[in-house]
Amino acid sequence: MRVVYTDPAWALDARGRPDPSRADLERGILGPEVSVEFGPFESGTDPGPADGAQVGPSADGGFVTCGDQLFEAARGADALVIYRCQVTSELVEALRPSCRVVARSGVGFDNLRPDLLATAGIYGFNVPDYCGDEVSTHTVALLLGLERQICVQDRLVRDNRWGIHRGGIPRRTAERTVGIVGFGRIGRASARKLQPFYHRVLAHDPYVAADLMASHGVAPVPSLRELFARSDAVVIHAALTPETDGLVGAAALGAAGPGSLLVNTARGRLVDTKAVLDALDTGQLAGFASDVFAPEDPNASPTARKLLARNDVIVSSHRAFLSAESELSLRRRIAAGVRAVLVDDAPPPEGRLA
Ligand SMILES: NC(=O)c1ccc[n+]([C@@H]2O[C@H](COP(=O)([O-])OP(=O)(O)OC[C@H]3O[C@@H](n4cnc5c(N)ncnc54)[C@H](O)[C@@H]3O)[C@@H](O)[C@H]2O)c1
Ligand SMILES: O=C(O)[C@H](O)COP(=O)(O)O
Repeated sequence: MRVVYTDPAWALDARGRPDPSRADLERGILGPEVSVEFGPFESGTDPGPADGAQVGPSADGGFVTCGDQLFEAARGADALVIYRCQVTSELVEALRPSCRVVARSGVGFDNLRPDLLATAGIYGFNVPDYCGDEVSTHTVALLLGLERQICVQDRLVRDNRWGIHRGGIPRRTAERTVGIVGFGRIGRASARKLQPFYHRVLAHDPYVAADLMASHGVAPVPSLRELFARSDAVVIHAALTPETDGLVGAAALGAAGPGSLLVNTARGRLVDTKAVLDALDTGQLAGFASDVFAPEDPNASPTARKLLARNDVIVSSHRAFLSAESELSLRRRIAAGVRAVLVDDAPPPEGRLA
């Protein structure tokens, strides 16, 4: 049996060179009946295609459409593990009839297309909560970085302008309210970490019961606009779905009080970048920090690139999930899920979506 991993990153050493021994972890879990093949079939994290066959970031938020190399590898594969490549009906056709499972190596499954997999009788699963600690810590770090204007001060000192102040006078976080959009696993972890810093924590999530939020010491807020109106800072942890695409735009930001802060570590497409730029210009937002953009690299978009020129913006490169521990957990759980289907003839033990 063959498992194809589209992302080569796990078979590369720390300097990005191929190191077949890195895949011993997967081989150990999957066992001798299963052969493991790594890409490169995705752009972004791989060293680049030998034949230039890959297609660059798609318009849909940074996931990549995969070229001929992947379709060739997919034919006859028993399992496919994807990272950022987009499942399409063409890819599902290439996977039929041999493939029994497609795994999304991560939490967000906005590129997995469970509907297409279910129709083809292929299991689909993701790995929930392998990085809740990392993403919530990253979120708090970005927010406190904005609150304390860390990056602005860092740049001023490096520019030999010690003691100079830029931007408004910071406010005392212990007297401020923070709002959470999306009260799932990571939203709850962030709430726990934000509570010691902030006076009040609010949350908006139409799919989570108010009493569950209350049991976490968080006040439920029924509408997104009300959340923005009542918060000094908002952090975004909602899943990307057709409903949440562009969720945080001019309407929500227009409800925010002047000088609000916004942090996104969920998915770039949840936020309308143009509306954020307008809100920064008018002062409605005093700061924006983001780990995620659409497309993934903000340098690739003329609108998102404008954010990079601003002192009131902090960015990171979709690394909120990363730690040695989260990576290991992700790899083990992906291999265990694939093994359950291929070797034990059972459904994936967690994260089943199709
Ligand atoms: N930056 C990173 O490295 C990184 C890593 C992991 C996850 N993520 C992203 O973080 C987000 C949260 O992940 P999670 O593990 O907490 O997922 P989760 O599924 O546990 O929680 C997502 C929450 O979003 C809520 N939601 C859905 N529609 C909503 C709406 N209209 N308004 C408000 N809330 C809504 C859901 O009810 C759910 O509670 C996802 O977007 C995921 O893709 C990013
Ligand atoms: O997408 C990524 O870069 C990381 O693997 C995290 O994925 P996730 O955000 O879906 O967990």
